[in-house]
Amino acid sequence: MAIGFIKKIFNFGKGTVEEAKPQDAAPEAEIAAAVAAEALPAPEPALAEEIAPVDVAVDEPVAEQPSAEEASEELLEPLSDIEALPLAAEDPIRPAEIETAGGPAPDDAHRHTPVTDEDAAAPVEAAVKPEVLSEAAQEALDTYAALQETAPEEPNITPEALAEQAEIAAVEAEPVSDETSATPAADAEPIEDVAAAIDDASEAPVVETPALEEPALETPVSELPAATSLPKGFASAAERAGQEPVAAPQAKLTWYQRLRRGLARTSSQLTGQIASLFTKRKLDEATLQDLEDLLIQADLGVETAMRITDTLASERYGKDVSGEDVSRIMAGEITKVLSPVAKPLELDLSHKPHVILVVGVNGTGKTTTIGKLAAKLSGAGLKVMLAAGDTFRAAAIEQLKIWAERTKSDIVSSKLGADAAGLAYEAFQQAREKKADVLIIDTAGRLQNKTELMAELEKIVRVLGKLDPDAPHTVLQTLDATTGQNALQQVEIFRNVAGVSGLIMTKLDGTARGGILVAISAKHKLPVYFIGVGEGIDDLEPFEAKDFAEAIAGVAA
Ligand SMILES: Nc1nc2c(ncn2[C@@H]2O[C@H](COP(=O)(O)OP(=O)(O)OP(=O)(O)O)[C@@H](O)[C@H]2O)c(=O)[nH]1
Repeated sequence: MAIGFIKKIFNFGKGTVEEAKPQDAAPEAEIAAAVAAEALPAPEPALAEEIAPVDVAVDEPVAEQPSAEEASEELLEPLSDIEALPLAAEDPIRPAEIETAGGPAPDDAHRHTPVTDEDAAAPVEAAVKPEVLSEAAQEALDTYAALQETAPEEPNITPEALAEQAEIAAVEAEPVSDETSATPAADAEPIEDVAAAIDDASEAPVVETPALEEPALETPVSELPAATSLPKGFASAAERAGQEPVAAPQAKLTWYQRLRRGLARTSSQLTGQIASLFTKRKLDEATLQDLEDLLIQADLGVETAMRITDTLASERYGKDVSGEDVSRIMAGEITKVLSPVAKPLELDLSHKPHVILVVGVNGTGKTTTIGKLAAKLSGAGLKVMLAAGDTFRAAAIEQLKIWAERTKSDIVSSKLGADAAGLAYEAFQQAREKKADVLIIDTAGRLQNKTELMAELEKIVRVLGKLDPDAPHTVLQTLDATTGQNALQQVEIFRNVAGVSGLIMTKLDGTARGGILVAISAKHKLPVYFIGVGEGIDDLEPFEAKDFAEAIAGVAA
C-alpha cells in the first residue's frame, strides 16, 4: 500500500497521523507572542546542570507577506495585544526579538480609533500634519479631498469610508522601515531553569526567514499532488517494508556506474590476484589458504573469507577452478552477508518529529549526507528541520544552512562553541512546536578514541531522551569508504556510546575500499541504509546488497 504524505490519513505504528497541513506561518508578532507565552515544563534539576547556555536562531521558510491593505490594517491593530499577553511566571524564553514590516509605531498611532461623523466631515489635513507627509501621502490626501467634493454624487461612499481610505492611503504611502522590535516585557524575571540555561534573555531566539523561491509559496502543501510513497530507501514504521524498492533503470545506470567505478580498485585488485592464483591449478588446501588471505587483505573480514572458501571447496575441491568461478561464488556469498542489512530507513512519524542523530568521524560526510537526506524527505512532502549540532567547525554551521536553504528545511543553529546538547534540546523543542515530521541533528566529527568528545555525544543522546525516552529514534553513523579497517573500530565505539542504529557508507564513488562494509555487516549486523556516490544533492542511493557484492567481486551486472 502506497502511503501518501499529503491528503491522506495514515497510521504509522502507534497513532493515526493527520496529514501535514500547510503551516500558515503566523505573523511574526504572533510567533513572538507564542514564544513569549511558551512555558517549558519545569526541568529536572539534573538537566539544568547538563545544558550550558545556548542562544539559538531559527531559520524557517518565509511566511506569506500580507498585502498592502492587510499590512496597513495590521499596523492599525493595537500592538498592545502582545504586551497584554500574560507572561507565565516560569516562562523560559523571553519574547523573541522579531523583525516585521511596518514603520516604528509612534505611541498611539497604532490604535485604530473609530471615525466619528464630525471627524469624517473635518478635512483630513486636520488629522495629519502636512509637513510630515511624503509626496505620495500628500497625493493621497488630495485624492481624498477630491473625493470629498464629489461625495454627494457617490451615495455609497460614506465619510467613514472616505476617512478610512485616506488613512489607509496615507499609511500605504508612508515609507515603510524594515523592522520593528517587540521589546521583552520589562517585568520579565530571569528564569533560573533549563530554559534560561538554554536561552540567554539578551539574545532570545531570533526568527530568521531565509528567502524562498515564489513557487514554494504559490502552491500550499495541501494542494501539492499527493506523494505516492516515502522516497526510495525509507519505510514507514507501521508498514514493515516488504516491498523491494523498484530502482528506476535510468537512475541506476548513473549512480551504479559510479559505484562500480568507486569499487573498481577493490574489485580489480581482487580479481587480478584471484586470476593469478588460479592458473590451471586443481583446487587444493594451499590454494584455499592463499585465497582466504587475499580476501582478508581486501577487508572482507575473516568470517566472510571463510564462507567463500568453504563454499568454493564444497563445490570445486580437487577440480579445475577458474577466476570467474571464484568471483561468482564470492559475489554470491557477499550478497548473502549483505542482504539481511540492506534495509530502508524506518520513520515513525507519530513521534512528530522523528529524530535522526547523525554521528561519525571527522570528514566522513555527515553534513553532506544530512543535506541529501533532507532533500529526499522534503521532496516527499515531509516537513524537515535541521539542527546545526556541529558547533566545533564554523564552516559546518554555514554548510548546513546552505543545505537547509537548498532543501527548504527549517534549521536551528547557534554560535560556534555553543553547547551541542543544549542546541539539540532546543531544536527538538522547536521541531515539536513547528510540527516538523523529521528532525535531523548534525554533530561534530570526532575520532572514536577522543573520550571527552565521545562523552559529549553521550550527553546529547541523554538530553534528547529527557524530552522523549525513545529519542533519538534513529542514530546514523557515516562511514568513509576510503577508510578501510579503521571503520570497524569506529562502528564498535560509536555504537557503544551513541547507540548507532544504522549506517551510511559515503564516498563509494572515490577510491573506495568497500570490502570493510562486508566485515562490519557480518560482525555488527547493523542496517546499511544508503551509500554516498558523490557530492551532489542526489548522490545518495538506497543500499542494494547484490549491486554492491557484484561491484566488489567484479562480476558483470
Ligand atoms: N566524492 C564524495 N565526496 C563526498 C561524499 N559525501 C561527502 N563528501 C565530501 O566529503 C567532504 C566532507 O564532507 P562533510 O559533509 O563536510 O563531512 P563531515 O562529516 O560533516 O565533516 P566534519 O564536520 O569535519 O566532521 C566534503 O568535501 C564532501 O563534499 C560522497 O559520497 N562522495
